[in-house]
Amino acid sequence: MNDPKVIVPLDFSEAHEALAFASKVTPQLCRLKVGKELFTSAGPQLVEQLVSRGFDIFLDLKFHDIPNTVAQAVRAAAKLGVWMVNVHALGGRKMMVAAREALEPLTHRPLLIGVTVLTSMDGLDLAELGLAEPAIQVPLLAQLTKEAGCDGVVCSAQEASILRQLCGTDFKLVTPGIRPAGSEQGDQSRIMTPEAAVAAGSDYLVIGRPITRSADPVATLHQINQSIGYAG
Ligand SMILES: O=C(O)c1cc(=O)[nH]c(=O)n1[C@@H]1O[C@H](COP(=O)(O)O)[C@@H](O)[C@H]1O
Repeated sequence: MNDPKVIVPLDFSEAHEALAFASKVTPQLCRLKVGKELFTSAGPQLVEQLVSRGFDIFLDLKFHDIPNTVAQAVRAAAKLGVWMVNVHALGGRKMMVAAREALEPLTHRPLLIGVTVLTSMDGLDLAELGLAEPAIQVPLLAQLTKEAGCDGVVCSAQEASILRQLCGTDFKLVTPGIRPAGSEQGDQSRIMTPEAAVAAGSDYLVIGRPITRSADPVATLHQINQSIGYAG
């Protein structure tokens, strides 16, 4: 079955760069993510174009606002035909419930995912905000996300095994901060290799710069797929 685990973020500033990348890969090889940079510059039209090429699109706009605003935003995202959409779990239970309820009546319902703690953050960053260390804060937010009826969370792969135990097998674990051995860490804090992330229970691996900035992105994607036992 074609069920790629790798989600490649199209972290480009221009639509033509995103479309050029999409032309080199297939929906069997990877899923694609449109985030804040590309969406702000290229807009919903580009998302629809990528959907029409058959890709599963993760619209990563990390909505975080009052319940009514977020509910309307996720509904607008669903109309674009995306496969996955996310909100910040720190928006709270009422916000996440409103988002879930807004999607419920739709025939095409994207997966609704709560971002727990950004993978760029460590315990010190969280302490400055008055929050607990990742090992405590992430499970707390994951549990809240599950209680609100969302489909899963964004977390780091370092928390995947505990969340798998806590939230069950159907709860989707989407893990950025993936770094194949030897690749640059960049601004990520809580990192793991693709193989270790899958072993820890990640459902989807968001892997950006190690692929998009490699000399041969498609070859790198193939290597990563192979390393996690996915033939594509
Ligand atoms: O929601 C996300 O996708 C996300 C959440 C998070 O906690 N950390 C995180 O890095 N991301 C996204 O995942 C991607 C990671 O990219 P690389 O660091 O280049 O692999 C970026 O597009 C981030 O916006």
